[in-house]
Amino acid sequence: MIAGSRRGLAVVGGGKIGEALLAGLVRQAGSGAGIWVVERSPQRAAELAARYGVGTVDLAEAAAHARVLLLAVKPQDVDALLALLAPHVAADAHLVVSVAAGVPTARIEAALPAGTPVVRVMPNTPALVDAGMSVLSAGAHATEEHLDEAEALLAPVGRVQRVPESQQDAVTALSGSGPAYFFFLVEAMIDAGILLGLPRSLAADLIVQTAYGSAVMLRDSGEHPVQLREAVTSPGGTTIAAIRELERHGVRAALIAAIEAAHQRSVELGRPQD
Ligand SMILES: NC(=O)C1=CN([C@@H]2O[C@H](COP(=O)(O)OP(=O)(O)OC[C@H]3O[C@@H](n4cnc5c(N)ncnc54)[C@H](OP(=O)(O)O)[C@@H]3O)[C@@H](O)[C@H]2O)C=CC1
Ligand SMILES: O=C(O)[C@@H]1CCC=N1
Repeated sequence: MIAGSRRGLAVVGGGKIGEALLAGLVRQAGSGAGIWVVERSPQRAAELAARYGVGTVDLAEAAAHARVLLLAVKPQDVDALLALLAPHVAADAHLVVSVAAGVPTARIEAALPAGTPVVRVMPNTPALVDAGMSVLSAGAHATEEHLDEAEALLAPVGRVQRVPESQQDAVTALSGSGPAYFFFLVEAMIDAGILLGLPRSLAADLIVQTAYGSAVMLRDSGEHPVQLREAVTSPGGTTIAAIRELERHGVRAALIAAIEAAHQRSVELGRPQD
């Protein structure tokens, strides 16, 4: 196959985020539209093929067919994957996109043929519902055109931002892991409803719709979160009683410490493995 005839995308690693991106991209482009998946487990590969109508291939076939190789394996598996992938990569024919938390583009470039363009991306799972946040950084050999190509790939499943790679560990701690923090808060708020004697389904409905409405206000109102919170907080009322407890229990400090810990872990995951 000649370099220029490659098209489409191969998702390497069909786990949680690989599937979220695959699902969104197939929904936008249609199945059979030049999207392939590479999975270590044949059973998982068959499951994804049946669910999304994509072809399952091995690494050599993926590199032979696809222009974009989207690596979605755990950071701990990246080096082993790159060793298997490198013989099949052509620097002038492929764009390698990695979503692995922490892993610097320099580490990926060092394992691939000289000059291979690499774009590091931190997506998040709301890509599943076309409400993702994907943040892109260029490696040493990735041009504006490569960033445009990666952006065009991810824009159908949510918003896209570009940052210098030095900010990617912080981005990972905020928007990469971020959905989990919101799910955790929602889980706790539903538990509070149970404590107050509401049926679980009612408590879940109240909290999920409240989370959704609040997110839309945060995005669309143009107001600062403090202004939005103040508008809910009536003098001598219920909300201020709750806010006092949140402050007393250090919830603000806990969130800051949690996100700092996620950042630290991203930095650790980026260090070369022994
Ligand atoms: N989950 C999330 O919300 C996000 C994750 N990420 C990043 O995405 C990456 C994947 O995370 P996540 O989806 O959660 O992890 P998962 O473990 O769910 O998915 C990784 C998948 O890759 C497979 N795999 C490993 N090595 C290979 C290989 N050589 N060839 C083909 N498939 C392989 C794994 O198989 P097996 O199960 O056999 O190991 C697994 O199915 C990580 O680097 C993470 O940092 C980034 C943003 C958000
Ligand atoms: O938990 C993780 O390591 C990955 C990276 C960002 C979200 N999930």
